[in-house]
Amino acid sequence: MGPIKIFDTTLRDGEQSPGVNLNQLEKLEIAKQLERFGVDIMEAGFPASSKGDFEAVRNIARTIKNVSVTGLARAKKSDIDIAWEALKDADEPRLHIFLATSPIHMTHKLKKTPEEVIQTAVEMVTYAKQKFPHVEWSAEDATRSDRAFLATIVEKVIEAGATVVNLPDTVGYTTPEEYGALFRYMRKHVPNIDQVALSAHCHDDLGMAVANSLAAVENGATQIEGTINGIGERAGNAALEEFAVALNIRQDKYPYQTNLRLKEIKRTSDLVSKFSGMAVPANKAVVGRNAFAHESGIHQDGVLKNASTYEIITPELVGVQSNNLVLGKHSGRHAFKDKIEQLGYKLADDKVSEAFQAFKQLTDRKKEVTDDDLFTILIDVQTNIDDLKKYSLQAFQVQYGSSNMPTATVALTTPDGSRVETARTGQGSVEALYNTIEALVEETIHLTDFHLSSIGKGRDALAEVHVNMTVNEETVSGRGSAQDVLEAAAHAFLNAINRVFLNKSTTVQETAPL
Ligand SMILES: CC(=O)SCCNC(=O)CCNC(=O)[C@H](O)C(C)(C)COP(=O)(O)OP(=O)(O)OC[C@H]1O[C@@H](n2cnc3c(N)ncnc32)[C@H](O)[C@@H]1OP(=O)(O)O
Ligand SMILES: CC(C)C(=O)C(=O)O
Repeated sequence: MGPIKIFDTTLRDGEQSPGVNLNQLEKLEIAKQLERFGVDIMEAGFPASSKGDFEAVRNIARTIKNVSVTGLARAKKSDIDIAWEALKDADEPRLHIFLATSPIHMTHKLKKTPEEVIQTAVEMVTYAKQKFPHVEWSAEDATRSDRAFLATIVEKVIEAGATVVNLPDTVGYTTPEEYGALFRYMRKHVPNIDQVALSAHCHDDLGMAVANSLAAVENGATQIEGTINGIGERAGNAALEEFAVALNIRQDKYPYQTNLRLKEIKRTSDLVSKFSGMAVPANKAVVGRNAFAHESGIHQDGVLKNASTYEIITPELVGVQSNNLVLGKHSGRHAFKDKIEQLGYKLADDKVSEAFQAFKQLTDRKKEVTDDDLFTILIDVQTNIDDLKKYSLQAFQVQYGSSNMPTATVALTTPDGSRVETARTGQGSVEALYNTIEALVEETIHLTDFHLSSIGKGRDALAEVHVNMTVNEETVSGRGSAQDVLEAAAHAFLNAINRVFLNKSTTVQETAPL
């Protein structure tokens, strides 16, 4: 048997996490990193769901050449047609069609009889197969479906041309023992099952997504679906980094291979966390900040005597560098370029210059520039929307004292290039700043979430702010980093406002049937 195929759905199911809203440049950066990580298939979005998703899938399908790119579609001709427009330029266009098979979903959601569901599934797979060489068919809510019915519909969609069959645990309901038994059942009762790849897709509602995925491979699954950091609808999906490291560390129990490069795990996780605004909990397996930290005396004593006493995974295995101190104030352009190549980035010359400038500015203010800082600079440069910016920050000042009202003064450049300036108060410094920016822009803004974190450690660590808000009733998120917390907050707020204009300026081309 060949390696287990890894199907990443960070950009589709992962983006279904409440509050996550990735723009096209961010999606493309994540896609490039998933390619470096070595996933076999990436689900880049659901093209029929929005213009933004359509554009993102098309862009990724045209750019990513070493990973098979797919998009999701309902069992509807119009969804399939739109997906084809988005994916037709991929090297080997691949479609993912889903249709629910559980009594609950068929009765209450689809309002179809089981016979109608079989007929629709067969018709849509047949239709899709006229365009796409690879068609994955998912039996949504498979784990709450009748097994005999599931075996019948699976046999028929394979006859209709499906090349992959997925049995999702859509609501995270199943247990490892039950899920393993489902895969054994399918292998035994579907006569043509060996003609397709058999896939598992697990959700983490009961905290068993990775355990269930492992049970699936032990019982005949040849493809595993999941996301980076386990992000996704509700409690999320199986975390691919946890699945991959479990296979690696417990080869004795799971003698399966994947094409993943484990050393890329940390960077992939950092990138997804940064863009999605979903911080990785410190105690999360494999990528959490504490995953390799030893706090208690007995553990520290053991690790000093022999690391294997308390460490089953080495930080190096997943790309966590123990000493990530890098360039400083006196470093020049060559060393800088060399370092960013070591970090795996290939930037055009103008972007290298932009990143070098940002790096030099930082060295004036910060003693030690770490890999984390550089990483932040590089992805800011790669995804900056300056050319399309509607508003940009010229200057700001905030006056704060424990006994007076915080007051902010802000100067912005507006889209027509003019400079506007005003002052407002607020209950706190950030509110004063945001009230002032809001008074200067013409948009209607409602802030729904604000999250502050530090990049790296120490008093001079960079601050990073994520915001979620609605701008003119459109839901957007924004990100900003700076050494000062208020400056990072101002950048994040403006970044979110400006994304509305980015979304507007990247409309679907005439060819797209939307
Ligand atoms: C398990 C999963 O993760 S599935 C993927 C979930 N992802 C998303 O929903 C992405 C975001 N979704 C959207 O943007 C929207 O829901 C859209 C654009 C896809 C559809 O929007 P709308 O046309 O307004 O429909 P709405 O979402 O309200 O309802 C879904 C409709 O699709 C139907 N439907 C649901 N699943 C399927 C399916 N697999 N095949 C065919 N029809 C389906 C529902 O029965 C309902 O139909 P009805 O209008 O006849 O009752
Ligand atoms: C579309 C399918 C695979 C899905 O996301 C689920 O069932 O959870």
